[in-house]
Amino acid sequence: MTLPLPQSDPALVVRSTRIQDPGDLVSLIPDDAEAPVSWLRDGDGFVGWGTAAAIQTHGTARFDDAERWWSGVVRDAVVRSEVDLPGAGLIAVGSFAFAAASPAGGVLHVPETVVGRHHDVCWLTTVGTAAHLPTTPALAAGSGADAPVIADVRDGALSDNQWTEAVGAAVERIQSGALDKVVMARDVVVTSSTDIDPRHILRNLSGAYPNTWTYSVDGLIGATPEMLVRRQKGLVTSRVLAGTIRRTGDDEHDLALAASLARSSKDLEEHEYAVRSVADALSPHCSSMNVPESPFVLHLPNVMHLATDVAGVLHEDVSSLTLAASLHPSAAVCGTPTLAARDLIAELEQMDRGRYAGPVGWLDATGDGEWGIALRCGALESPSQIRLFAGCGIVAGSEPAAELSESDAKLVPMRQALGCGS
Ligand SMILES: C=C(O[C@H]1C=CC=C(C(=O)O)[C@@H]1O)C(=O)O
Repeated sequence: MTLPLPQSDPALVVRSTRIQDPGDLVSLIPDDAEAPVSWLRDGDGFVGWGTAAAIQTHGTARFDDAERWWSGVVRDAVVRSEVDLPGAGLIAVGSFAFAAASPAGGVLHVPETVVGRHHDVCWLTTVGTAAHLPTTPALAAGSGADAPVIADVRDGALSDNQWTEAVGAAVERIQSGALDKVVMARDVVVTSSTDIDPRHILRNLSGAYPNTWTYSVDGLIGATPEMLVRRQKGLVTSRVLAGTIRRTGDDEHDLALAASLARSSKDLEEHEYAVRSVADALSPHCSSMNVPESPFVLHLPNVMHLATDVAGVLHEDVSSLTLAASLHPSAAVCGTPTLAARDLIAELEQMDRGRYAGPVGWLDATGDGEWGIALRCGALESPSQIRLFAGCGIVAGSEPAAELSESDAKLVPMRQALGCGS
């Protein structure tokens, strides 16, 4: 049975206008901004704040319910946009829990104000209702966000030793033939004696990791190098990552490491499962696809990854959010086979991943949008406490101690952004 679309009462009135380049976007988020959001890469993207409309969803229906709500919002909205660029006009920003059972569920959020940039074109979007027409805010660089004063950094669900043992148990399970790959994650809790200002983290992440997507949605803040799915005018692309090596800071040595990563059978195996899971999930929606035969090495300041850019031509009108839902969870964050890996994660990790490793991103009124995988991130649990997450793909040849060190390397962006070590 198809239920009628929910009323998006009252209908939204949306206006996007071209503006002069306002400079650094993160600085524009006001000091007292309610619900700040961001999606930035190499200076492009957008920031936003205020809530024009929002929905919280739960359980296995978390994607479908959000999609249905969004269809209603789009159907009723009155949109006037002088800018036809990704992120302009009516958009919703969202993030979704890794596991259906997580209380974190999903959220889609339409900011009241969005300031965006695409190459050299900048715009301002304001969203209101017929009763409260959008007003044009004065855009000004704020007073700047203070760094948190870190008081404590402690293990989350498992200590380093316990997590290493859990990885060992996962390797045994894989060697017994129960599954091929599982991604094991851990958490670290950082407490500050002052409030943690998301703008401080965003500024540090976007400055230090320009070729990642720096995001902030509903208290989930991070910089992901992995694009689960981008849909733009009938084309879909996905950047699949799996297989990692820590950088040393010595360029010559790092180049040698990159070459060894590209030849490592353990990492290539880990990568192949992830590419296959994405290609298999995308192919029913595409009339043609390009899946490169071998990965390239993506260089980030902290680590290098095996990476494959998958592309396809859509043959049906499915939104970027529906595509993200059908790709989730890819073997870059879950494993192969998916169900066996998901059960092993629930058994061994002993934590709720929340929205870590779930889709995070945005979509517009046409369904185009970008959904990354929420990696290299933290979830604000209170104004002064944030839980960081990192995980590693485990295959038969994985060594638990090396995986612990790899997970430490993946925590570096957030730890450095918070000012609590490397
Ligand atoms: C699960 C994470 O990374 C994934 C993405 C890239 C490389 C990965 C790896 O080599 O294990 C992971 O699959 C994480 O950063 O928490």
